[in-house]
Amino acid sequence: MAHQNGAPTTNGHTPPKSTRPRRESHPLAPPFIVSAPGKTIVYGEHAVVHGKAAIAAAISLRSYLLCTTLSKSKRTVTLRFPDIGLDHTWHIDELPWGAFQHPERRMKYYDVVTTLDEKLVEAMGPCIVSVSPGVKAPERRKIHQAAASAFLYLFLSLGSQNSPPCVYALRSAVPVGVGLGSSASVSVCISTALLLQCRALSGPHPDQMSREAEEQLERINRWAFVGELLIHGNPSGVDNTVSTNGHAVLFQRKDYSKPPSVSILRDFPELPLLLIDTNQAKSTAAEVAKVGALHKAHPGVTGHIFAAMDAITMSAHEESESESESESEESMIAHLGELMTVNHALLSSLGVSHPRLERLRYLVEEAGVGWTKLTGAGGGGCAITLLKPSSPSERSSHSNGDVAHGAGTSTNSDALEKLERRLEEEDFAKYETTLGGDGVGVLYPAVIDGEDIDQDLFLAVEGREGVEALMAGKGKEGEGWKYWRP
Ligand SMILES: Nc1ncnc2c1ncn2[C@@H]1O[C@H](COP(=O)(O)OP(=O)(O)OP(=O)(O)O)[C@@H](O)[C@H]1O
Ligand SMILES: C[C@@](O)(CCO)CC(=O)[O-]
Repeated sequence: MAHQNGAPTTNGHTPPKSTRPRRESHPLAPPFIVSAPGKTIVYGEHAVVHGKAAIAAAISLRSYLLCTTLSKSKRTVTLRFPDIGLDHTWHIDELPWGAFQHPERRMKYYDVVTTLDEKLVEAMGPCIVSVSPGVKAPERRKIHQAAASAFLYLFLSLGSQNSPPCVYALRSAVPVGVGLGSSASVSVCISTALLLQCRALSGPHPDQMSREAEEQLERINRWAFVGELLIHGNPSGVDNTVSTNGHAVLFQRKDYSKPPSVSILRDFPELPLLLIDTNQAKSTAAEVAKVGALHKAHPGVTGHIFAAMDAITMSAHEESESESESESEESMIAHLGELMTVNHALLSSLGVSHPRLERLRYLVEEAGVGWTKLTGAGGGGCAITLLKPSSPSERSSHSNGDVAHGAGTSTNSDALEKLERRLEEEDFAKYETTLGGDGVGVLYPAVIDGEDIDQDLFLAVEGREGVEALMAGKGKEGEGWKYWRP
């Protein structure tokens, strides 16, 4: 990898002592791809914004960012984000470098940035207002501008006027804005790509020391949080943390000026989950703001609700870590399921449920197949259903009946099939995914099964399934992809 042996350096700053001296980069780096997973919050959304603990797990649906460096003479940087219909080019020399490079504001790649500099946001305003002038619908414009802002703030913070002209093309298998962390996976991809391009990361390579791999992930995660600040307004950081690290995480940020406390849960049980989309659009920023306003108006009441959610997360954590021989998998799942039911009720009391989510809960309840809660910001979006293990007799009569992934028990498959038909009739969508897995990954150069993945090929494949199929390749699954694995 071209950057791998080079030293991190950016913005003309002297790197800290621990970094190595800079070497000349390859004149025209080959195209490369960065990918990062979406997530599901299993317990504790919203409470986590207010300093309580949450558990989130990566899902197998991922975003992919193809970076194609252009020759120096081009002087442009382009975003091609077809999932949201965004295609925009800025001229590098017309970007507000003066503001971002001002000695009082200039950021270094190793800085811990926990808030946005309003002056810098203002300085890039004209470059954002000019994005998608033809798009009239304000909601669509917001989506475009959020993604463009996240990119541009990081590009201007980490790069310089000498940054390589480049086309950044993004395709994602994570549905946009349904609570599955699409913004976090995009922010992690952008952060990683820009840090790689300014040579502020080492690796990933298979024999990398654990501590060093951890440091790279930490750096990526910090800048991904900045991207989330631009998209969300007031993120806790749990989404970008699980997208960066993969697996599952127990996350808590008590003090926003300090790094959060994060435990990576590598052995989090592979729960048999259904992931259902209400097909009801929502905005994370709006739902978070709504809970914030309720908390301001009734701090005593909401404080107790957040504390109860914290207790739920910690009880689930203890249960999932328990090594008790006497406890069966059935009773562990029942314990975790009951906690989901209570967690949902508390979220509903904060005003972030939606009639479609309640309808879904009713249908699952009626089918008697499991426990359901909203996941992510709520107000629509997705819910997770933890499936009840079937009785031993049901299991033997439906030995091939597993619908969900993970633990080896299967729910009554007739009831499940009936439920799935009903959900389809009522316009709910189901996503096939598994929990856990790797965090951010890099394919450098962008070659799969001996074939160069150029922009035309990358942008031409159809839909989320097409992207996943292209990225997995035909050969050994995931061949060529490298991950930081502490
Ligand atoms: N495939 C994509 N291409 C470009 N931008 C995207 C893509 N997916 C998400 N985004 C950006 O992220 C925003 C969606 O973020 P939002 O937080 O509302 O939803 P989410 O991350 O899916 O849900 P949650 O935060 O509840 O998990 C979009 O408005 C867009 O700016
Ligand atoms: C609603 C929320 O808790 C989760 C969104 O996925 C917001 C956040 O933690 O940033």
